[in-house]
Amino acid sequence: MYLFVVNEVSGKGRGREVWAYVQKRLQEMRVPHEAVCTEGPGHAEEIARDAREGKMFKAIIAVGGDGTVNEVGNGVIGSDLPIGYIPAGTGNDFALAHRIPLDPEWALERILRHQVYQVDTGMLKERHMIGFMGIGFDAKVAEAVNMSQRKRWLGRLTYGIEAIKTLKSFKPQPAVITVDGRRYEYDGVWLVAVANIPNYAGGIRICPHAQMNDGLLDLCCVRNLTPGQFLRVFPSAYRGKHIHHPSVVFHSGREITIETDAPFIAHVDGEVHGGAPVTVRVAPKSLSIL
Ligand SMILES: Nc1ncnc2c1ncn2[C@@H]1O[C@H](COP(=O)(O)OP(=O)(O)OP(=O)(O)O)[C@@H](O)[C@H]1O
Repeated sequence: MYLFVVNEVSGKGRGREVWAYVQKRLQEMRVPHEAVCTEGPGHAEEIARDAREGKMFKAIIAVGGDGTVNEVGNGVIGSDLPIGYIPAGTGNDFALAHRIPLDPEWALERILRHQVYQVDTGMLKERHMIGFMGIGFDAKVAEAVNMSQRKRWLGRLTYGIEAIKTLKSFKPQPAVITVDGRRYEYDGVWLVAVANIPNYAGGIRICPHAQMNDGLLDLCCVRNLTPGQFLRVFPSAYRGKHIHHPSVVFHSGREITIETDAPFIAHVDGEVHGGAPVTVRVAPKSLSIL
């Protein structure tokens, strides 16, 4: 029996359409399943945690965006109950990294093949990141994108539009980054991203060398750029070409702490959550994926 956790409001309503299609296909194929629609933030995690304890399901399937994957993942982390994913969000970075088809028909077919593999996650104080987190400019953009009404119509383009708007008001700050006990001090920091998968924010290849099961977290810090220079570097990150820029530095390790003087907000898998100072520790192969 599969449990589907459906965020109908993901992708500004796409979740509802995708679920209607998937439900019809499940009925046609006579696949035993139950479904629960989420009622607000935190609900998907609660449903997944209860399902994990009830031991009735062979997998839990998130229907929604990266935020829904994060919540379902957090509900089952540390158990061997696998999660599957039918993308219905805007960014769908988790789907991109895991090569999960955006077409619900193909995504469902992949789930029903039931091939399980384990991935690392990153443990923060209160929750795990499944794919990525970041502080600074990217968190500000994530906040703006999540509030934007354009998201439904413009999809991933919304990230570019909100990034340009955020550029005008954002003030880079000094940051101290500690990676496995090694301390790095950087001035004029725009953003620090920590990732387990190469892409975030709708396909930006921010940490192109990140691997989801190597026992390490990858970090990218962008600093010491004028807004004009930042604007030129930013598009190159869609192809991972920012790695050659002297203002972009990379680290990888098992435990990463980011401290800033100013109150930088953070996002975890694209949802705004807390802020600096923040510590992320790798939790090797702590999540099973279909
Ligand atoms: N019924 C609901 N009403 C309002 N918000 C909800 C509801 N159910 C879940 N949520 C919240 O919606 C947020 C966004 O979900 P999700 O990330 O899945 O979609 P998205 O933001 O459209 O997609 P993406 O992150 O890929 O752009 C999550 O933080 C989740 O907690």
